[in-house]
Formats: sequence, C-alpha cells, structure tokens
Amino acid sequence: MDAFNFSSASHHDNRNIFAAVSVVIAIIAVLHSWRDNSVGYLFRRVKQHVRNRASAWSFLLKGPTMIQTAFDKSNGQPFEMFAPDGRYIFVSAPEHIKEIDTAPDTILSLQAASKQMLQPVYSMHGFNWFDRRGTEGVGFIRALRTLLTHHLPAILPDLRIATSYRLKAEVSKYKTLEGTSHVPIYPTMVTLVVLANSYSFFGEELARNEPFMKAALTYVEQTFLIAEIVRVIPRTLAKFVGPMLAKRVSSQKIVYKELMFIAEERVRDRDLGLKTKTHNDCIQWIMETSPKQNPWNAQRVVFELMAIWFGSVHAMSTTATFALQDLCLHQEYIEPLRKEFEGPAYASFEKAASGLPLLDSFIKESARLTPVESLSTRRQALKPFTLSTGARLSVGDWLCTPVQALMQTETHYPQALSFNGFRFVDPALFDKEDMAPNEAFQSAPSKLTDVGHTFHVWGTGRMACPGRVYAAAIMKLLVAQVITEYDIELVDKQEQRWWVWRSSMLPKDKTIVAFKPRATS
Ligand code: HEM
Repeated sequence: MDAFNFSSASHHDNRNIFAAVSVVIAIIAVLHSWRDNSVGYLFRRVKQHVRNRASAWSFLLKGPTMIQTAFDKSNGQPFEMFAPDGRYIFVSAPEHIKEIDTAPDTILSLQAASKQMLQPVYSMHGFNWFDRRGTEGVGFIRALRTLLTHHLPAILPDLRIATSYRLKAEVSKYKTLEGTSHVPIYPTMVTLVVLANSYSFFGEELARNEPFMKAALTYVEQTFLIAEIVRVIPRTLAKFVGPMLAKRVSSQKIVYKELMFIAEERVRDRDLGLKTKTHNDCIQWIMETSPKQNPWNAQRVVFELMAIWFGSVHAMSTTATFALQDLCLHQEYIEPLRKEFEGPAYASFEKAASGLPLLDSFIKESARLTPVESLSTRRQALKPFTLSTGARLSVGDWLCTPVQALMQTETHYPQALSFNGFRFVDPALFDKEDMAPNEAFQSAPSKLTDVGHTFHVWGTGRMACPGRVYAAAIMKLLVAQVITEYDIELVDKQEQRWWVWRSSMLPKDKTIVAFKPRATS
C-alpha cells in the first residue's frame, strides 16, 4: 500500500511536474508566438501606419518628386502612394492603363475623384453631383467637344481683338520709367483666360460685366482654397468648417447669381417652346444637350458651368504661363514662332481653329516638362477593384497614372529632360535654317491635342478632356499675341517659378516677366 501509496504519490508528483512543465512550455510558446506574431505583427502594423501617414503628409509638399521616385523603382508595375485623404494606386503600363478605361463607371469613377478634389458642396454653391457618371446624362461632353469646338472659328477673330486690348491694358499697369513693364505673368494670364472663356462660354454681354468678371476670377482661387482646407481636416470637422467657409466667400454666390439670371430666362423660353433669339454659347448648348426625357433645370445647367469653369481656367492659365516662361528661357524659338504666325499660317489657324504646328509643338514640349499635374486619369473606386496584377483598391482609393514621370522617361522621349521646343513637329515641315536648336525628334510627329499612352496631359481613353481643342486654340492665341506685341524676358531666371501642392505644380504669382513693346508693333 505504502509502496502503492508511495508509487501513487510519486505518480501524482510526476503528473504535477508534467503539468507544470507543460504549462511553462505552453506559456513560453504563447509568449514566443505572441512576440513573433501578434506583438511583432502589431508593431509592424503600427510602424507601417506611422510611415504611411508621414509619407501622406509629405505628399502635400513633395508629391511630384515622390511619384517620380516611386515610378523609377516600380519597373512598370503598379505602385502605391498615400495622401492625407486617400490612397492612390498608380499604373503606367499600357495594358494597365487600358484597365482603367474599360472598368465600368459604376466601379471606377472620374466624377467621384473630381468631387473629392473640388469639394463642390462647399466650393460651388452646394453642387452635389452624382458619383456615377451619366446618372443625369453626359450631354455636356458633346456641348464642349463638338459644339464649342465647331464654334471656335466664329469667335477667334473677336477673341483676338478683345484679348489683345486687355493684354495691353494689363501690361500698361506695370510700366517702369524705361518703358518696359514688369508683369506678374501668372495673374495676367489668368485674367486673359478668364476673359477668353467668359466670351466663349457665356457671350459678350457677360464678358463685359465687371462684377461678374471679378468674381469669376477669384472663384477659381477660392474654390481651390476651400477644397484644400476641407480635404486636410478630419471629415467630422469638415461638415462644420465647409459651410462656414462657403458662407464667407462671395465669388461663388455672384457667379451663381449672374449665371442663374440668364439660365432661368433661357430655360423658361425652352419650356414654353419659344425661340426668341439664337444663342451660341455654352449656357445654351449645355441646356440643349441635357437628356430629352428629363431636361436640366436652370440650377443644374449653372452648376455644370461652374464646375467646367474651374477646371478650364485653372489648367489653361497654368499651361499658358509655363509656355511663356519657357519662351523667356529659350529665346531662340521666338523668331521662328513669330515667322509662323505672322505668315499665312495664322489666317488658316483662325479659320480652322487648329494648325500653327511650331507653336503647337512648343506648348506641348512645355506641358511635357512642366505639366500642371503629375497625376492623371484619376478614378475613384466606388466598389472594390482588383487589377490584373493583383493590386487591390478598396472603396475610396484612386487609380491613376503618373503623367509627369511617363512624359519624362527616355523610353518614350529621347533626351527626355532637355527642352526641345520642336520635338513634335513633322520633320517634313522643318526649315533647318530657322530651327537650328533641334536635334532630338520623336519617332513620329504628333499634336498638342493628341491623346495616347505616353501623353496623359488630357487624361486617357473615352474620358479624355472634351475641351482640349478649345484649350489648345486659346492658349496658342494668347501666347502668339504676347510675342507678336512684346519682347519678353524673365526678370530673375534663377528664381524658382512654381510651388508644389499635392501632385500639382502651380506657377508663383510673383514671377515677373519684363514686357518690352516690339519695335515693329
Ligand atoms: C490646358 C487645359 C486643360 C487640361 C490640361 C485639361 C485636362 C483634363 C484632364 C486630365 C481631364 C480628365 C480626363 C481623364 O481623367 O481621362 C479632363 C476632363 C475634362 N475637361 Fe479638361 N483640361 C483642360 C481644359 C479644359 C477646358 C478648356 C474645358 C472646357 C471647355 C475642359 C473640360 C473638361 C471636362 C468637362 C472634363 C470631364 C470629362 C468627362 O467627365 O468625361 N477642360 N481635362
């Protein structure tokens, strides 16, 4: 019994020892796995999160450089980038870019991305457009791509006179004692683009309305500012701050009120079947191209115009400013360009609203090296989306292209980082005597308005910018006018000419160009 007892006690002790050892081993195993997995995992996640947030905030000030660095490392594969208010997946291979274009509008949306960018509820008088493209029709595309483009030859001669007059008035504001004017080039280009666009979109009457013109000018700046403030603050706070900001700025109210005044009258006439006067402007075209079964009311027409107004003025004035600055930096192009539009080519440009191949190429080269945007073809995921590579987008993420990096790679552009103003010109047109500065050409000539896998300034595929023919024509008109009437020079060639915000490069207001009236003009 003792033995048994002993044995029993010893067995019991052994069991206890086994149990204790098992518990210790289990604890060690749990701790070990916890350290290696859970804690380590948690630690890695926190570290990654902190790194992503730091990178997201740096993106605000260094977006183009960060995109370029990631593109250089990507080897043509999709790569990820963060901003404080979102996650972007960039694609650069043609087959991946095609996946953006072929994805249904219910999954990848340009409208939703634009809405996040512009915050129209606060910046555009409460315009809350649908995320899904086409919910209320896409007639405005035809209004711009077809009707506005076809209307260009009819308005270009008048626009030439109106903008030339305004250019002289603006330049004379900054006259120095020596007769040269020190002109802040970006604000001046914005003023000229605002005038040209008011004239083309709304007609002469509104273009002469000073309070409207002033508001239309500040509206662009204020839209940008409101949208950016709302985007960087937490969403819960934005709901309060957004309306407060909207109340404080007057430009969107004035633009809305003036446009509503005209649109309401036109819509009334349309609904009554009255054709009192033929109107040839964007207000009319947007109204007439709205869905037949559910025609847009005056407010919907005005909202659309306000959205188009921001995009068009901002991108055109920025692109034209950089082109003029590039002319200051590459003076050897000025004579051949003057020769082009002081010859018969200008008359055919006004007739067809296209042409001037040398100037076309020069502006394209400038836009290639200093594009307004480093991120293009933006689409926001309305539903989860997976690329063929396996890269995944959650709802709210953006899919986009690294436009600047793509335009500055040797693969697509020989001598990619050197400025060659006539690189896109057809060599058949090339008069070697006049155009000595050029050596590197693309394998095929192309136009500023062309859209393709290597030039995404206008976006890509079926949603490429419908206003691009108009934009190219107006930018040519303005650049041509400046160098026809003045010799121009950057006052400080070394000074940084732009500042960066997110993925945009924006010309500095204080960059000064000296305008000296030409001896011949
Ligand atoms: C230099 C000037 C301009 C640039 C660089 C530019 C660029 C762009 C880009 C990148 C897109 C997005 C396309 C995509 O994601 O695939 C776009 C769309 C658009 N642009 Fe422009 N644009 C310019 C001027 C204009 C002008 C003058 C107008 C109006 C007359 C205009 C009207 C539009 C509209 C309505 C859309 C949206 C198209 C849609 O929803 O399908 N743009 N533009």
